[in-house]
Parts: sequence; structure tokens; C-alpha cells
Amino acid sequence: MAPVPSLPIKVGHIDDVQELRKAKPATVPERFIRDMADSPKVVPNLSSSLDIPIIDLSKLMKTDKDEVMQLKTACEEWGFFQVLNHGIDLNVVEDIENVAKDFFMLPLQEKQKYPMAPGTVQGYGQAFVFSENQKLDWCNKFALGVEPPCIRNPKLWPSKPVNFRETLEIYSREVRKLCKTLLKYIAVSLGLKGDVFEEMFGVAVQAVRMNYYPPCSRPDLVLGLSPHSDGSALTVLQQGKDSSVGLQILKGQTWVPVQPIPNALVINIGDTLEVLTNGKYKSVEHRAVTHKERDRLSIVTFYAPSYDIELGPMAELVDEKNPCRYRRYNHGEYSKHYVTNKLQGKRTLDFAKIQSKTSN
Ligand SMILES: COC(=O)C(/C=C/C1=C(C)CCCC1(C)C)=C/O[C@H]1C=C(C)C(=O)O1
Ligand SMILES: O=C(O)CCC(=O)C(=O)O
Ligand SMILES: [Fe+2]
Repeated sequence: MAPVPSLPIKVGHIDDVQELRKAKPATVPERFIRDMADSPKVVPNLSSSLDIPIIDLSKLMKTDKDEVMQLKTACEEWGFFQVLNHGIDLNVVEDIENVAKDFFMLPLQEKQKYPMAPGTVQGYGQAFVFSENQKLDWCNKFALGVEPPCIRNPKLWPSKPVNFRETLEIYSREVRKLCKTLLKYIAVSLGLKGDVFEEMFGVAVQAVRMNYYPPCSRPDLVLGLSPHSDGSALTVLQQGKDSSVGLQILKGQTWVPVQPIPNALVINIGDTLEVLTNGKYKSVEHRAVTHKERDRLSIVTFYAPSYDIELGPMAELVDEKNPCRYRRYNHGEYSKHYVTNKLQGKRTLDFAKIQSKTSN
């Protein structure tokens, strides 16, 4: 069962940001304006020494030891990397980008046939809004559960553009294969058997979220997407070809922009892998910012274990030096917790943390 909350939620009036952009109001509505005073600083775009690691999947698949080592370092030190030679046909990558863009460019009335009801995560709209005074993201989102079939809501799969459904099916199949392959080498990089995650996950849950960020007259005042870590095991993020730079990850006390690389996909470790690895590989907080003149599109796949499974740190990764940092829980429970709370940095994972004086 997909975790769909049924709380009576009052979220107030929510402006559609693409419509707002068209109307060009003199000022940005108050509900989008954030207090950035305490926000960490941003590294300048040109500082290449702080680029996230790049992993070549074709080398990993030959079990190239150096590449496995690079993967380990990427997961330990960044929680993010870009993957080259990912094996997904570039036409498939291009097609999903086109249908996503075509969907967002439809008239509002058409998109509103697939509404994201307040407090739920599937459909078109603003996600993770639970109160009238919560700040809103400068972003339109369209999210769908994909696998297993029981999490799908077929009424939310759009009939326009006509090739949307078929394209999403093909894309999702390819991304699923990629996730399985990446998890195999992530296991190898931890010194574990390659099939450990595949065996443990059961029929994995897969969901897609398309994010469209129109330009904003005051990017300094708003956020495209609130800071959060992903609840998944692994996330695959495709940045639109002509999109502005917008994704930023928190490294230490600094937001580091992720420079799009042509034909690469961005991969990040989600909360579930953080728990399974007892914090050796961490899910890293990230956010998206907007641009004054340019729009941005991202297509994000969340890949996670079946809701049925119980999980906690793997015994191989717990010892005297690395005491157990997370409790055991049911993944369905965590999914429910995740989707019924606003995006709040890494706070959502407190659900699983064993609080100790030394834990961070
Ligand atoms: C920012 O994260 C999300 O939007 C998100 C939502 C995923 C989901 C759907 C869009 C529909 C089906 C349910 C599901 C919760 C998977 C993140 O997904 C993460 C969060 C958890 C937990 C997870 O398993 O994937
Ligand atoms: O648009 C982006 O780059 C970030 C998207 C993201 O983090 C998410 O959808 O979870
Ligand atoms: Fe994310």
C-alpha cells in the first residue's frame, strides 16, 4: 500500500508558480519569501575544486578497483556523484525530458486534472505542504508512484502529452536497472556481497518526481526546493539539458552547486542507505535555487526497499568502533513518516536515530 495520509489538512491558497511568472507581479508573494539570514553560504560556481565526484559506470562494471575506490570515497565524503556511461540510451533520456517539459507547458486547467491532494505526494502541485503558514517552494512538481503496481494511482497518469505514459514506463525500466547495478557496486565498495541489497529489498518501490522551476524575479528571496535529504535508498536525478544550475548540496557549512555534465546522471545516497550502512554512507542535505531569467527541469527517481521490509544497520557495519546509530524499523512506517512531514533538512531521519551524547 502506498502511504497516503488522510489527515484534515488546511494549506490555504497556493499560487501556481508558472501562472505567477506569467502574471509578473511587482513583488514576490509573501508566502514564497524565506528568511535567508542564517542560511549557509554558497560556493561560487567557478570553484571546480568543489565539484562532486564523477563515476564511470563502464569501469565499475569491469570491477575496476580504482573506480570502486572512487565510488567508496564519493559515498563516504559526498553522498552524491555524477555517473557517466550509465547505459541508458540517450534517446530515452531525451524523451523523458521532452514529455516532462511538454506536461509542464500544458494549460493549468489540463494539469489540474491530476491534482496532488493536500498532504499526499502523488500528482501535480506543491508537495509537502501541511499548514497555512508554511513557506512555499518556487517550483511545480508532478510525482507518480511507479513500482510495484500497487503504489500506482492510474488516474494521475496523464493522457497528455500522448506519449507520456509509454515514455515513463520505458524510462523507469531503464532507471530501475541502473539502480540495481549501482547498488551492486555500492555493496562491493563496502566489502559486502554484490547482491546483498537486491536480496534484502524485495520488490523495490520506485517513484518519479518531475520538478519545474520557472524563472523568478527575486531568486535571492525564494527557494526552488526546500532543503531535505531523500528518504529513498538511492536517488537518480536527471537535470534538463538547457536548464540553469540549481541543485546545491550542503558540504560542511557551505552550499555547493552541482554543475550539470552533458549526458551524466546525478546519483545520491538516501536515508535508507545511511541507516543500512550505519552512517558510513550518508544521505546529504540538498536544495534547489532558481534563476532570474532561466527555467529549470529535473526528473528524479526514488528507489527504495519494499514497504514490507524491516531494516536497520547491517551487522557487518556495526562494531565497537562503530556502535549502532539507528534502530530497526519497518520501511513502510518510515515512508509514511517521510511523506507526512514537511521537508526539513535531515531532521526527518531523527525517526530512526538512536540519540546518544556523541551522535551527530
Ligand atoms: C522528496 O521526496 C519525495 O517526493 C518522495 C516521494 C516518493 C513517493 C511517491 C512520489 C509516491 C509513492 C510513495 C513514495 C513515498 C515512494 C520520496 O521518496 C522517498 C521517501 C521515502 C521514504 C522513500 O522510500 O522514497
Ligand atoms: O531539482 C533538483 O535538482 C533537486 C530535486 C530533488 O532534490 C528532489 O526532487 O528530491
Ligand atoms: Fe532530493
